[in-house]
Order: sequence, then C-alpha cells, then structure tokens
Amino acid sequence: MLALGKLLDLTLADHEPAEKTQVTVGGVRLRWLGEGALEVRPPEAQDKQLDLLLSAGIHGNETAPIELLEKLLHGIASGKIKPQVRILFLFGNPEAIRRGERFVEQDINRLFNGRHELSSGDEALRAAELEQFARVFFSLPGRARLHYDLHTAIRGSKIEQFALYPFKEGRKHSRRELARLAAAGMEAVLLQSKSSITFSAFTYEQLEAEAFTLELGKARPFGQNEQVNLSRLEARLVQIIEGTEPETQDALDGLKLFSVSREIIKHSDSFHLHLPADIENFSELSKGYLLAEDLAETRWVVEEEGARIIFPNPKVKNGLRAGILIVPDSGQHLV
Ligand SMILES: O=C(O)CCC(=O)N[C@@H](CCC(=O)O)C(=O)O
Ligand SMILES: [Zn+2]
Repeated sequence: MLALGKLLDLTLADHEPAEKTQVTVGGVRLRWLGEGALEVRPPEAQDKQLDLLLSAGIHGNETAPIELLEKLLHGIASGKIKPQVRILFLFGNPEAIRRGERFVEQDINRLFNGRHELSSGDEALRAAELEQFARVFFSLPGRARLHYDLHTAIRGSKIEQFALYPFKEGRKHSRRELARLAAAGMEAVLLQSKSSITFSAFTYEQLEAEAFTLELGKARPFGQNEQVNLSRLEARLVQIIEGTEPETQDALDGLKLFSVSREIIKHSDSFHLHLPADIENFSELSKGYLLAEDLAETRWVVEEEGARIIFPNPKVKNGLRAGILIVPDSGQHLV
C-alpha cells in the first residue's frame, strides 16, 4: 500500500511525509496537502465530475468515523477501491485526535463561517485552515459537490444514525440527497432552519456543496467501536467513490424527518438543564415540561407537540448551544 494512504498513522505521529505525491498502479494520484489532509484524484478519463469531501475527527474523541475514513483510504491506496471521483479526506482536529479528546481549548465545530476570526488559539487557526482546504477543493467549476462530516455523539440515542442538513436562505433541501442518506443507513434527518457555525454549514452555505453532519453512534476510543455499525454507510461511500451508485430513487424509505423548533442557548453559569444525565438523544418531552432555566428568570418550557431533545449538554461554554428542541417535519418543503 502507498505510504500516503496511512493518513491516520501520519496524523497520530504528527509526521510530515517527505514524498507529498504518490500514484497507484491504477493511476490514482494521492497528494498530501498538510496535516490530516489528503487529496485523491482519479485518472482523467475515469473522472465522473463529482468532488467529495469526507471529514472526521472534527471532535478528536469520535474515533469510529476516523477509522472508517482510514479504511477507505487504505482501500484506495492499495488499489482495491478504484475512485472515479475527486476526494478530499480531512481529519479535523489532529491534536485533539492525538489526545483522544473532543477538543483541546475550543470546539472547532463552533468556529466556522467566520467565527474563527473572532477567536484565537490553535483551534481557531485550524478552523481557518480547514475552510481553506475546502474552499480550494470546491473551487473547480461545473462539478457536483458533496460533503459528509462524520461524527459520533456524546450520549446514546433512540435513533442511532442520523444526519443534520444545514440551512441557507433561498435554498431548498434536496429529496434526492435524503434518499441517498436513507440508502446509506441513516434513519432520520434533522432539517436546519437557520444559518450555523459548523463545518458542514460552512461548505453548504458558502461553497455550494450538498453538505451534512452525520451522527453515527456513540463516541468511543480507538479499537472499541464494534457496536458502531457503519457497513451500510461504507458500502454507499464505496459506490459513490467508484461511480457505481445505483440510480437514486426519490423514495425516502421510512426516513424520519425533523425540523428545529428551538436551540437552547446557555447564557450564563446559572444555566440549569432539567434532564437526567443519561438521557438519550431523541427522547420525547411532554408539553409544559420545564426544560431549562438561566439567569434573569429565563425559563425554557416545552410548548411544542411531539417535541424531542438532541445534544443536551449543560457543560458547553456560555453563548453556545446546550441542546436542540426538534419536532417532526412532513417534508413539504423539499425539492
Ligand atoms: O453528542 C453531542 O452532544 C454532540 C455531538 C456532535 O458533535 N454533534 C455535532 C453536530 C453538528 C451540527 O449541528 O451539524 C456538533 O455538536 O458539533
Ligand atoms: Zn462531533
């Protein structure tokens, strides 16, 4: 296998390879762009005009997605997988990956869409660098653009694998992309209704990619991910990469749709979330339930029919999202 295919080993060792470009026997070109960043280019004659960005390790302790990308890369570098699309592999937060922690000083996934400019430190610099890698990668005109940012969650979930679909004013969510996600094993999609500061929101809002955050199970250390079943996602990604994806029907195949009703923002150290510590994502909350309290007698009371909570986390920094209140969505606005 080509040495550049071992991007995780290079990243864990904090090692810059001497040889930056390597070519497989099948003529696939691998190019090391920087720490945790590798571009894959198919031979020109086989190029299907799709640019695919696959990122993982934006949170350093979310190892199952990192292992999946590394497996795909090994397949490409050994000639077993034969790409017909351009791919950019990114490991988001190398230092946090080395430490096995979500982040070192700040959550990178709250530093996109300009936020890194208001901040400082290594993670702000890395967010700017990731934006630049993505901007250059998605700069070729006339090609389809797709970004999957792979994550695992802090807590268990009533719905194990799901996607978050960013929002941009005037742009509609695509039924075809949802069908593709269903075929990749996603059981639900959360349709966002406002601009955000995550990596997938950046590529969706600013680079015109179809972009998603994929939540794939519970975060565990390297080598302990046997409970995270990524076989359907892996199979679909190989099909996309090899250009053998079956014609996607628009059928959503039982995919559950939700939209955001409210984001719960933690404003101060007095913030208190009234949920058990082990509550699972997608737990239902009944109307009238006092969900959270903050200073100045701010109260978050559930008013929505069919409300559920995802990503409850009272430990986030002040000013950040401490949970999302979601409701079922009929899909009537899809295009
Ligand atoms: O489990 C949690 O509380 C967080 C899991 C996680 O990292 N989720 C992403 C979602 C990104 C998005 O909203 O698109 C995150 O919080 O960054
Ligand atoms: Zn994450």
